[in-house]
Amino acid sequence: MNFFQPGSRDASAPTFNGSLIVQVEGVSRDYGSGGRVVHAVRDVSFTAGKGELVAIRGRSGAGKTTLLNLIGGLDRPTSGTVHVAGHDVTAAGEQELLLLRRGTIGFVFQSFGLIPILSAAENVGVPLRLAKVPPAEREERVAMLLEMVGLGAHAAQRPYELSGGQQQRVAVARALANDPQLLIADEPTGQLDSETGRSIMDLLRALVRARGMTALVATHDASLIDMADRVLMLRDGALASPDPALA
Ligand SMILES: Nc1ncnc2c1ncn2[C@@H]1O[C@H](COP(=O)(O)OP(=O)(O)OP(=O)(O)O)[C@@H](O)[C@H]1O
Repeated sequence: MNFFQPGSRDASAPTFNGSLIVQVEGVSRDYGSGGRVVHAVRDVSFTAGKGELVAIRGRSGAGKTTLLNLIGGLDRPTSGTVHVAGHDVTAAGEQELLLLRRGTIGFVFQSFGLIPILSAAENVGVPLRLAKVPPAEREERVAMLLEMVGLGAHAAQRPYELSGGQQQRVAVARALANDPQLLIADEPTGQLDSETGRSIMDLLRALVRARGMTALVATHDASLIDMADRVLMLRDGALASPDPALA
């Protein structure tokens, strides 16, 4: 499979309105109860199309992580609905969520989240093992994924033998292993210096373009947002201005 070629994924996979990959409708998430309720996300609605890179900005505590977790099925909203590639994430049972997180949605976190005792290649291979991809195909795809993120020569190194930027590249390769339709990245450059951070954003930008993938990237780094097709600003859990795509 050529990961730079759009259209290589399973043609039977459901799509939502053709090119609408993310649809968030009236989503709220409260934490706590009684007098100590935190309204982490308030009545957020937006859509993201196939091939779009949408940046989600906002200060610390604005609700970026909470919103991404709701879209990725890592958390459930208090109200509202989320669809990803035609799947109602908010109505999905645990088994369907597991499949969504393994196949349809890829995640990249600020902290990289690599398994320390595994090599770069083994880390990238983890989602392929879970998807029961046969060993020969797995090996081929891992090699291609590492090549794609510029780490073909570092396959055997463990995370502690790699720089922060290289570790995040491994994490990006791992997130793309099962050819997701949506990539969710929560502060992917948060632990990197500005130049390395920019190279990671460049990489995400190039992958989104080349593969027609959709990406939601939370960042409070203003210098990175010029890479986005669209910017959503969160303030105290609410969108600062309505999504023009819904107007
Ligand atoms: N599990 C939780 N229980 C209670 N409150 C929470 C929980 N998770 C988040 N919050 C609160 O929800 C609000 C939004 O937090 P969130 O982590 O989504 O913000 P953020 O924009 O991602 O911030 P940062 O940029 O610092 O990561 C904050 O007030 C936070 O304290």
